[in-house]
Amino acid sequence: MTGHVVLSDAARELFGETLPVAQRYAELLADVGVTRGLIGPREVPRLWERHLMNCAVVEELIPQGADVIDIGSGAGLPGVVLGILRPDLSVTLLEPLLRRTVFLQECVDLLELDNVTVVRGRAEEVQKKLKADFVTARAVAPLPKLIGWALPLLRKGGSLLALKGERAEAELEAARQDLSKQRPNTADVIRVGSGKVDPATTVVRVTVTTDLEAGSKGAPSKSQRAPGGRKKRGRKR
Ligand SMILES: C[S@@+](CC[C@H](N)C(=O)[O-])C[C@H]1O[C@@H](n2cnc3c(N)ncnc32)[C@H](O)[C@@H]1O
Repeated sequence: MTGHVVLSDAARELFGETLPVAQRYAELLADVGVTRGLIGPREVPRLWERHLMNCAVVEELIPQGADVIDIGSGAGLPGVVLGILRPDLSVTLLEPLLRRTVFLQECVDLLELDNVTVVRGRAEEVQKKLKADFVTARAVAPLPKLIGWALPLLRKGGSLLALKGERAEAELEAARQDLSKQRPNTADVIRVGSGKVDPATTVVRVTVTTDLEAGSKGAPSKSQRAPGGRKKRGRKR
């Protein structure tokens, strides 16, 4: 459990009134998240700094009311954190592995995240069914592969936000050729959360500048939701 963790002022400030929900999520990660092998036991002491806060600061790149698809959510990073912190967002957690979608759905239910939907699937297989303003991904795939998965999921003006390490600039340069074969786009590397997390979170942002193909739609259908998945409603507090 994370009961012994003394939270930093930065964590309190970052999560504000959503802190109790974030604390409950951290407890779930440290408890069943570890026993079910979704997160390593060595991550428990650094859950806040390295995982929750590192993901939370990405919210400053996402405007009010946006739809977000989190590719390869795993145990919910960054998707669950964004859903907790930003009830205005509509977040879809996209994850192929059943064991993980079961855990994600339990988190959504226990934390009462009515703005978060769990979808079991692979990014490359949902391109005709899901569309969003933002796609997030952390520790999922090398940039060229991620670009190929994410860009077809984005509406015009939407962005892939790929949380990357210190080599982000080099990764982006190496992926320029792959980017040139995709829908027209602009790409840059930005660091977010300076003064809140150390080091700041490095994000490769790729923004598409053309329209969607015809026939795509926003929200997942009922059949795409994980077992027990609920429709979006106003967030209960
Ligand atoms: C290393 S984990 C990272 C999980 C989480 N994003 C994090 O930062 O802790 C990678 C996740 O990507 C998922 N994944 C792998 N291939 C995928 C695909 N094609 N589409 C969607 N998710 C995928 C895996 O099942 C796994 O849960």
